Amino acid sequence: MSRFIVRGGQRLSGTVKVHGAKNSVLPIIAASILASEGQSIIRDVPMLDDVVTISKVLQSIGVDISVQPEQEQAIINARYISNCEAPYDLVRQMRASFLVMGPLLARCGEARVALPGGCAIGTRPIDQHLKGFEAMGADINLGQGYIEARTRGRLKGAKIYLDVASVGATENIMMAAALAEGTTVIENAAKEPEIVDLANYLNAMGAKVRGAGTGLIRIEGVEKLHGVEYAVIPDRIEAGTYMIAAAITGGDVYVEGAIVDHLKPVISKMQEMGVEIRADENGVHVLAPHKLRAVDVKTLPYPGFPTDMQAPMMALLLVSEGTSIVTETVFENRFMHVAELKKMRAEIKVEGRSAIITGGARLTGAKVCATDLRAGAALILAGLAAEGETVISGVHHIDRGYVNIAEKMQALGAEIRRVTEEQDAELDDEAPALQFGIQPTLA
Ligand SMILES: CC(=O)N[C@H]1[C@@H](OP(=O)(O)OP(=O)(O)OC[C@H]2O[C@@H](n3ccc(=O)[nH]c3=O)[C@H](O)[C@@H]2O)O[C@H](CO)[C@@H](O)[C@@H]1O
Ligand SMILES: C=C(OP(=O)(O)O)C(=O)O
Repeated sequence: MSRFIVRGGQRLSGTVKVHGAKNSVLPIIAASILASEGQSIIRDVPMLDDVVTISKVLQSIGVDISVQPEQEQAIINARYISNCEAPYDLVRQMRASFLVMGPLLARCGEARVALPGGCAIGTRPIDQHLKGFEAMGADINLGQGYIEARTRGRLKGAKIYLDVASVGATENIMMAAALAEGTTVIENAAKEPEIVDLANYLNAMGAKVRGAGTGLIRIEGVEKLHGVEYAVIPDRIEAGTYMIAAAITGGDVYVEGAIVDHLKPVISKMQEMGVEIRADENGVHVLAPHKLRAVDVKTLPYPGFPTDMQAPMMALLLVSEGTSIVTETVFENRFMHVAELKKMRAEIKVEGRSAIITGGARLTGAKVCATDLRAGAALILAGLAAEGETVISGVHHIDRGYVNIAEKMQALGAEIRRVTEEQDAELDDEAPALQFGIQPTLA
């Protein structure tokens, strides 16, 4: 297994370009299953491990998909589907694989998808997805760890009120409803930018989706959808992570491609902390102040502060002046990074769903483990501000959501290296300063 080694203390400066959004490209690739005619060309595809996983899911059902890393695109032809099962081995690697359920059910009248199960950040049930499919006339069964759904004829449009404004349930139902008979109305729908991106893609394929981005989405089912060419939106969480990297190192960084509208809650909190943020039509310029002020943060569904930015934000609050309270309301167990940050001398106390952070920490490097994707990002960020060397394991989590994070940070002046297990063993015997003489290796 690879590790990241970060040597803190460098001020980041320069320009970093944001890749396409992971949370858009995954449902968009799943939605391409709905096209019984033509091929889809998806552009600005981030070359992430999750993209490889969803591609394997599509291949396993007989869809012709070719991912082209150089062109950052995926070409998908879903005219023929050979089976309707998404196997456990793939679904367990990535919960978003469950997003093929809606498209498969709508396209084939049946689907068998492994139950995704819980993960480090929470139990993450799928009851709202299933409630939607049932309301549209599907029979649902759980057998041998698989959800089996079947419908006689086409799915039927229905009125569905979501108990929680779930991103995944909104997407899955929206995709199923696109080919249903009649109109589906989703109430208390999630409003995230990635929902709007998926709706735009579906509409370009010939669907009739209205109201995406509001709490009420209306989908008039159509008989057929076709492939199209489509570019996914930039990743607002990746953008936010680089904005924090600039702020935590006292830096001066232009984050190219960041969409200000998608980042309002993050920008607003960073401004409250004293960070100067200048936006233009191509991105945001982040200028760190001499001192950062503590602020309280509460995660909420969009347009509230994103849960995916909670751990990175916590890293920034560690170096601010004063006490901050971070409250996580979206996932019930998303403080796994706290124990790891404490190894770096962070002062954090967790009380229920809140973490109380004593700012002004003099962070020191340590051996830490990324327990999930954004926990990993937070450890890299803390490592950039820490004295000495931080060695981060559990890198596969980080690779799920960040393209070339070490290389992108290096280009801004950070001292960060990815090393393989073998290199790591050799390096144990060497002086730490020598470690940054090694060429970066992508394991
Ligand atoms: C691939 C992707 O897009 N992932 C994002 C998506 O995850 P995901 O779509 O899984 O997140 P949801 O919006 O569904 O989950 C939000 C909350 O609703 C609960 N819930 C969800 C579904 C359900 O049927 N029943 C239920 O109770 C979850 O346990 C969680 O507490 O949105 C999350 C919330 O913004 C982000 O953190 C993830 O990065
Ligand atoms: C929780 C996340 O993703 P996923 O839903 O794919 O686990 C995330 O992107 O932070």
